[in-house]
Amino acid sequence: MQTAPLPSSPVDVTGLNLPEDQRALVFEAATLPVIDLSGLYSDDPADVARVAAELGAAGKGAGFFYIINHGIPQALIDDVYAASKAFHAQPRDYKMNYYIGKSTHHQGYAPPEEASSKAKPEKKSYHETYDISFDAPADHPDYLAGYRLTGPQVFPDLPGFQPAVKTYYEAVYQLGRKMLGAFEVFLELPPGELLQHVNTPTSQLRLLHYVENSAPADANNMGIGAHSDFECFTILNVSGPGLQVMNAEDYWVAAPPLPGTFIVNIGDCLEAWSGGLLKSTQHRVINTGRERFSLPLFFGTDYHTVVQPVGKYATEAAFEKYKPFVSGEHLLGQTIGGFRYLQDLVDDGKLKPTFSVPDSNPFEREAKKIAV
Ligand SMILES: O=C(O)CCC(=O)C(=O)O
Ligand SMILES: [Fe+2]
Repeated sequence: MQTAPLPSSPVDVTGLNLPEDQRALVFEAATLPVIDLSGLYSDDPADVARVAAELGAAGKGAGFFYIINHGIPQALIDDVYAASKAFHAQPRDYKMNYYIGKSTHHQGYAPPEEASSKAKPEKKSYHETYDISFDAPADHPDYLAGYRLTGPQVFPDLPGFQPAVKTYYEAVYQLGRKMLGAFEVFLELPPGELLQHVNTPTSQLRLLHYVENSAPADANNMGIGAHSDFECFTILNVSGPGLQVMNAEDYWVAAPPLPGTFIVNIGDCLEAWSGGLLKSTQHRVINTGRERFSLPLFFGTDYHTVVQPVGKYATEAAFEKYKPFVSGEHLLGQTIGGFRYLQDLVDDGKLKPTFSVPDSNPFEREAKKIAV
């Protein structure tokens, strides 16, 4: 992996004349943290261990990283972008046939206004999305029990959409399994200690479309507001600039697209499992005003997994900071905060979570101000 010191002043390379709070530090392109994953496909445990050490070092250091030689053919990525573009190019009436609010298990189309919170209507997000999840059987107990995050995949009837998205999902999911196995090695856990919790996971894939607009790039107008992802880690493909991630020193850093790579963010579960050694990567997408597509796959666990510090990270101090939580409850609680239709269901008493829904995410971190 390559790393280099960051510049100490904010650099606005966007040409958008960004206000101070929307700016980020930039890496020289050649010094972005890039990890070669080919060792994960080797039979030699030493190769896997080498990759595991690099994943851990990047997770601790930069707080996010790019992966190359990840084993996902470019053709699969191109096909799923084509499917996403074909879907989002349809008229709104067509897309609303697949409105996520009609789904019993949180799959389908979410228009731009869906992401605005009832509590903070002034905060606008300029994206729409088609969200699907792991293809759980129709007789899965979590689906029958109405846990909302588990169930069969739902697809629009556009030609080629289903095979492209299904194939991509499966390929990236298998990559995620290999990566979680490598994190087990890094955290010095017995093989399977984390993977035992990934059988019918609540892992969503979003086909995100950031819409062209003439609103400013400021704190009230964002592509997507600052947040961490709620699962183990996220394997993200992006079509254009705009993403900023918080590094381990809590400064915003620009994460531009690099050909042939995915960007990986650490999620809340890995932070808790590692007792805070790996920090859940805060990130946001500024409003460039330009069209942008992206494909995050949030690699998560089964709904009922109890997440708490593990192995040598299960210290008293770590348990003090990370109380055990049920991963599906954490994800559903945060998802309710992020989707208008779920807030309405809760407010109308039609959705009664069995846990208290938090107002914010305990894994949130504030960015440090960058001196100008
Ligand atoms: O579009 C991106 O680059 C990031 C999307 C994201 O952070 C999310 O959907 O959670
Ligand atoms: Fe995210």
